Amino acid sequence: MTPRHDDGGAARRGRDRRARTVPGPPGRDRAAAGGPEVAVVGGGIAGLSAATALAERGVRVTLYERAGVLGGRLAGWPVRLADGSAATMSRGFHAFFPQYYNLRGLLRRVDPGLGMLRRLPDYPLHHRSGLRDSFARVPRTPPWSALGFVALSPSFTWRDLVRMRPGAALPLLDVRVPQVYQRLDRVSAADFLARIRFPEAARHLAFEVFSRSFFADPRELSAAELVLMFHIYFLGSSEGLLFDVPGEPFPQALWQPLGRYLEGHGVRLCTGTDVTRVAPVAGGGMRVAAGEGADRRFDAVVLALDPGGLRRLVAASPEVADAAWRARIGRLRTAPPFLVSRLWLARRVAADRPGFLGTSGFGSLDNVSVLERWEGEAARWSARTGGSVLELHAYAVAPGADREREQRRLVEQLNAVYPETRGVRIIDRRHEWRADCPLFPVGGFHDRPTVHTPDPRLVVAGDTVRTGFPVALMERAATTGFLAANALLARWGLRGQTLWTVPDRGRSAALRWAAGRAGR
Ligand SMILES: Cc1cc2nc3c(=O)[nH]c(=O)nc-3n(C[C@H](O)[C@H](O)[C@H](O)COP(=O)(O)OP(=O)(O)OC[C@H]3O[C@@H](n4cnc5c(N)ncnc54)[C@H](O)[C@@H]3O)c2cc1C
Repeated sequence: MTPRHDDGGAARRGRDRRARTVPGPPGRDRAAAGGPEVAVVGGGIAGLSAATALAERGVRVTLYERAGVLGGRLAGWPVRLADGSAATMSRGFHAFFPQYYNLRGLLRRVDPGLGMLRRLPDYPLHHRSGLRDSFARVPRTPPWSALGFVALSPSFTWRDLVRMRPGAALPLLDVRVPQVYQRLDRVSAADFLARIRFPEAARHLAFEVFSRSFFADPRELSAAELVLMFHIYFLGSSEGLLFDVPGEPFPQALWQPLGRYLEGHGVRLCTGTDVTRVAPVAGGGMRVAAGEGADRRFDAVVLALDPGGLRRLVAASPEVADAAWRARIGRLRTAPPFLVSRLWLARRVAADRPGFLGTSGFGSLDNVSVLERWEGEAARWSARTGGSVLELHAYAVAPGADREREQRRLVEQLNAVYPETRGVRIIDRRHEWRADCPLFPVGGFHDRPTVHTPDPRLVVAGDTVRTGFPVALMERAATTGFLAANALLARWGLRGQTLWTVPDRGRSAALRWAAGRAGR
């Protein structure tokens, strides 16, 4: 593929006029031939973002990915179903929010109009008690989003709003990074919601939309992360809560085109290659041991790994950075295992079932996707066979749980949510168990790595990494990937990537003032 023009990220990314732009470091457009050489370790969103920003400036990049394909937690791989059909398995459903400005900037490299994404018309949340919330009609701009939500929600009413403790709740209205961590990192998400008298019936909303997507028990999760989520998705941004999903499986929609784009920029993509050790070289640069090959020397290294991968590689690299930094990495935690089950059913679910449903109160089941509503491959299978492709997610499963039993239980919970699935023949089923998401425990903020390390040749990216930007999850991975590239580009006098974020403070001056007083 021919390399496309890069605007450096300056073009407006969304509808929010208060979204903030952060210019990248100034410098030359391109490195001279034979310029710096960088190893990017990890081929998820963070590694791909770093490799993109570096390669576009003429830096010579080798990207190492342990798995056979790119994408990290959004990787996909081909499978042959019991009925002989070819399909793509992955860990499936991911919400691509409109406020993921930097992730969308990455994807625009290969799809300027983002035609690969499609907006889901709603995102209902269904509680076993019968309560059902929807976001389709909630206005997008704060404070109307919050007020509109209260006006429409059966689980969060005006009376609940009045009962909340305004003093304790005010931090929600003026979220800044890193101040939010100073205020709330030592409180659990569950305690914070209790403290502000967040209505009991609406807890599932907060947990399903925000806290559970961190794969953590709310009693263990830092309240700062929960409050940051409220800000990013709801109270601090006017992009709204509705989100997009890719119209085809991840490899076809995202990673194969991006892989070709990177190769067009001279990036060496080494998939199926585990990096086993990284070490500084006395005369300058870093040595990387990867796969079976001999060690290679690079000018710098980007570690763009999941938390377990980062912990293992740093433990096997006793000379990198300094002892205090390595000890902090050693303390990083991984969230409990989660289960993604994909079922190919012989009969379709009811026509009014949404593409994505958040569930609560049914047990371990967190959400159900009906893939043929939004993914082309599943839609073609459904049209051909008359069946449905469903995906079930269960986050934060107890580490010692009996896996066969959990898989069975998940299907039973589906039967309770969508009774028409009872007794329907399952043509094929695939279960993915993983534990590679970061856990943000109460009080853990200071142990998290930043993009910079004590050694300027070594930078870190990924959704574990802390930054001064109000970003989370996939957007944190993309943003830290670009920031890691910017840190290296700045050293070499090369122009960096301009970044965008949702506003980095509360939107209303009066509420900011009140929040400031309450926080004293
Ligand atoms: C089921 C599920 C649902 C999710 N839903 C959402 C959602 O709706 N919205 C959202 O924003 N986020 C969601 N997330 C989170 C999102 O997937 C992550 O935030 C994001 O993918 C992290 O990207 P990353 O590049 O930081 O890490 P990863 O994608 O984990 O990439 C790290 C890579 O490093 C590789 N690696 C590790 N060790 C080595 C080594 N020694 N050598 C070479 N390579 C190595 C790994 O194989 C991996 O590919 C979800 C996650 C899961 C699992």
